[in-house]
Amino acid sequence: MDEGPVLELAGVSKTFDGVRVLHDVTLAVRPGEILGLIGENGSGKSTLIKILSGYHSPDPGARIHLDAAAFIHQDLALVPSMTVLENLRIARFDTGFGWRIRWSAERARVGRFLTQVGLDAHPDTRVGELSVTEQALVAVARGLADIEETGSSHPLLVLDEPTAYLPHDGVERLFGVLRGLAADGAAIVFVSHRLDEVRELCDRVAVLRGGDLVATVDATEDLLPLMLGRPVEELYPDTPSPDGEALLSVSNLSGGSLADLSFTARPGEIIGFAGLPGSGYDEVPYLLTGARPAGGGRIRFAGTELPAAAVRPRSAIRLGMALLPADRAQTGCAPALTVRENMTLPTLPAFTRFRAFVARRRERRAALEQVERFGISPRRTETALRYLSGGNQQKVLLAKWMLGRPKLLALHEPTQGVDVGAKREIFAHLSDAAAAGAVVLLSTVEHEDLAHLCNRVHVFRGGRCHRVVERSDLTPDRLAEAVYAS
Ligand SMILES: Nc1ncnc2c1ncn2[C@@H]1O[C@H](COP(=O)(O)OP(=O)(O)OP(=O)(O)O)[C@@H](O)[C@H]1O
Repeated sequence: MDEGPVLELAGVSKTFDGVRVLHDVTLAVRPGEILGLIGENGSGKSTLIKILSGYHSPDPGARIHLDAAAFIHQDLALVPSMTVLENLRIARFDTGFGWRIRWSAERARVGRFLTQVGLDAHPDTRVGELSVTEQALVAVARGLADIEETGSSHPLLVLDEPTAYLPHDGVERLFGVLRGLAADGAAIVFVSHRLDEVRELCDRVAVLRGGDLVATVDATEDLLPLMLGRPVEELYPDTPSPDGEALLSVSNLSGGSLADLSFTARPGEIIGFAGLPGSGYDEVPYLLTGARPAGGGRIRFAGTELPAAAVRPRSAIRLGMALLPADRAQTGCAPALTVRENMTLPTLPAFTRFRAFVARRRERRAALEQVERFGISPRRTETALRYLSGGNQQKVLLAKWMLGRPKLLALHEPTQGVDVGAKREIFAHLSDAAAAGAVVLLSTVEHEDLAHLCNRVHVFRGGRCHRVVERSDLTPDRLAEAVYAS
């Protein structure tokens, strides 16, 4: 058996509009190897992967040897309304005599891939009925099926932040499957901002910094300083001390998977919401700001009381509420607009003269100040948002809401896809907003972040808040225990 590298890159560079974002990357991955790919936001990880997948062409002079690869992105790109079989075999059904699809052969083939990823699901099950972990495994199975189609005996699987939406046991299950595939000879590239996971799963780690591959090291090395290229600073700010009367009172809020939630929040409080997928913890930011219709309940906010069902996104903004959704691509931003336009969208009236003309210079100055404050790269306001890396887009969206000095910030996975440096900046901004008297509501699966940032955390199960963990008891382990204990 040929044990040469499954993937070999030499001299891979990429220039966008005269700006070089990848410089002369040389890298090899052998069969059976799990390689981590890490780097700060904008360091070039996605660009490199898009070159491998053929989406971008590299600058002239690059050499790329790659047999057959499957790419599994964070959003998995599955069709939930279709069956597992259809998702795996769409457009390549085996047809027998007379172009009839040979269903039994198809089911047997799909069953083989499901077994390979340890998934005990019937090929006719709709993907939408599976858990998020099972869906991730279906995506891996589809990758294997696609590779087999090419006849390649050396599969390469590239996974780009695949664990973002997975619960803890789901991550373990996925890692078990990946280790098994590597033991059978697959090569795996694992891209993630979660360095603990990279350390746990990978053999070697390639580190990108500013488009340069600065190191390829054993996963046991100290990865963070290598990635940052500067000393590591404390990630979490001090938790602010709340003060005064309640700014927000929520009674019997329900909607989506959430039922009957009541709580109050004082100015300066950072309140966390945690739970397993479907438990309702992630409904709160959307229901409170009218992004999803509430089924019932009342909200009192900054002296205004109204039924939760009456809140609309526009009225929420007027009241001083801001929502940072997790689904940045679909709902959070306008990718074709510039950084400046995205940033000043909710506060545009503040930049208009005579209610008609936009005071461009003032608008530009405000946008540039935010670009500097949030350390957004590139430090330009006139670039279309879609050309920024994922983490930098997230910083633009937070900067946009902070421009309006909201009294309530409702956030869902605000640091998803964000590197540790940017995470630190985002946390500092949240803490500043709280110190200035805002209420910050944070729904996330990142227990470590919740434990360090919040005054208290509401833990959900089956749509209801079943426990509130107060600051004095808040540790990542206690939270995990409250979330996972049955
Ligand atoms: N199509 C494009 N046109 C212009 N610039 C681009 C384009 N795609 C990416 N860039 C720039 O290339 C650089 C690298 O971006 P890339 O998305 O590869 O970073 P990344 O390491 O994946 O970051 P993140 O962790 O935030 O996803 C960034 O400065 C980005 O703005």
